[in-house]
Amino acid sequence: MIEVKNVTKVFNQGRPNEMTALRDVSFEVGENELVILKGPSGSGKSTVLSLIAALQKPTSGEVIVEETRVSKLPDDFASLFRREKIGFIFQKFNLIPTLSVFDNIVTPLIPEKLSEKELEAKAERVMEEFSIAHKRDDLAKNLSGGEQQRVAIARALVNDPPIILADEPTANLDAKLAERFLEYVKRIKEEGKTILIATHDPLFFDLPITDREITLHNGRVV
Ligand SMILES: Nc1ncnc2c1ncn2[C@@H]1O[C@H](COP(=O)(O)OP(=O)(O)OP(=O)(O)O)[C@@H](O)[C@H]1O
Repeated sequence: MIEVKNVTKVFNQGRPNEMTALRDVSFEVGENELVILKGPSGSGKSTVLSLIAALQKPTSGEVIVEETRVSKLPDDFASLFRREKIGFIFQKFNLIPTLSVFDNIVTPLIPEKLSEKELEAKAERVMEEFSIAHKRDDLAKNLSGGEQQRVAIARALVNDPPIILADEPTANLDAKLAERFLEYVKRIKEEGKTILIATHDPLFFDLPITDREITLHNGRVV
């Protein structure tokens, strides 16, 4: 369960370039729900995701994820929380271009000090599931957009986190690959994940599998 309670986020507070990105935003995402966060560019969608992932702190208000008050977490605990609970699919994938597909995917597992065999098994599972196993030794920089996206999804899921946050996941994809991503979302939901997708891609609007759509405009829920 994700609870966003009366969250306001002000960037550069007290400076001439002060910017209120979110104003008194409240909503909930229940366990195993798929929620679509809509709104035009600049409306605050990425900021919401980063607050839920404890990558930033709200200026006021609270964010509670599975009973953890993430808006108050010290940084050390925030990275631990992310590792255990959150799979984040970044808008620009954030792969390490000079590492192979396999090495990118196992990055989140490094702190867990798993044996080589355990590492292999976990990576193999997600590489197979997202049809990228045949590229395991290719460098990320040599992959197509759709392949990079599959690696980003595999990396977000390799830890088997209960919550998936996706930021404009289809922004760089053609229509066919976007459809395929939607198939992945359906599968992940069937696996029991809680999913929040920030997007302005109409492909995600009014889907039968969606539990709720939330629209942001100028940092407010409308
Ligand atoms: N670190 C930051 N410093 C200053 N302003 C920021 C920062 N991050 C975001 N903003 C501003 O906050 C507002 C909301 O940004 P955000 O990235 O959350 O919007 P978005 O809805 O995700 O947009 P897009 O769809 O284009 O990704 C924007 O005006 C942006 O310029």
